[in-house]
Amino acid sequence: MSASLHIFENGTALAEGLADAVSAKLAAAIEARGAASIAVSGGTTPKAFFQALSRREIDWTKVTVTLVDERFVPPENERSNHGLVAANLLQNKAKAARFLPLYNAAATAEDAAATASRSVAAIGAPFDVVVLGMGTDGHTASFFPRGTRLKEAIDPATPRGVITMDADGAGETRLTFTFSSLEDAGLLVLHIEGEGKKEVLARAEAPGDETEMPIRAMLRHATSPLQIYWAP
Ligand SMILES: O=C1O[C@H](COP(=O)(O)O)[C@@H](O)[C@H](O)[C@H]1O
Repeated sequence: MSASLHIFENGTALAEGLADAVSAKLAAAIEARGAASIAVSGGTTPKAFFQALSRREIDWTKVTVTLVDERFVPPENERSNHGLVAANLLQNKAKAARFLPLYNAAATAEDAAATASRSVAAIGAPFDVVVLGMGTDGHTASFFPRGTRLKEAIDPATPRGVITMDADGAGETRLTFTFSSLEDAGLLVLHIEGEGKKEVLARAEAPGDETEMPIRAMLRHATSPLQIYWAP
């Protein structure tokens, strides 16, 4: 599928512009179906966007928020994506949204992924909005180069759901939605900032193996057009 590039002057304009696009899509879904869903990423990039989105005037009581991926750590852990979303997105107007975590205190990450797959199935598919990030190693979601279950995660034939992933550079064991869960979102966004990430994207757009830069799976095989939001 095709990709479109949306360029903003700076990080603040990027956060506000993306919040406008995302809130408009959520409002349209609420208008059409009485409900809306969004899966967001963690990391350092989305904080300002989360804060901007949290102030948008939509009927948040009808919105379900979940995560594209998560570390197998409780929300109190400083590296938890749940913790990041709770502190920055589930605030202000968006406090009224329903949040479905991927982490749960199961004995193993595999058990946690199975429980998360069951709970998020209630959201329905496809997601109205998915906001992906990208690491400087070309990972997106928790599709890490040399990840233990990378081939399964990015295979379009792997069913929707949450699986585990371990990889050098990932830190903790990860819980991640599979490619098939994310690629057909009503609004599919890649949110990146800085010249370094632009260079990584340019490398990913060149020929090469998807397992070396897993963002290539989204660039090449997503059925929804990928909307790339970027600022220097
Ligand atoms: O590990 C992760 O990193 C990516 C990108 O993070 P950033 O700090 O470079 O913005 C993120 O998309 C993913 O959700 C997260 O788990």
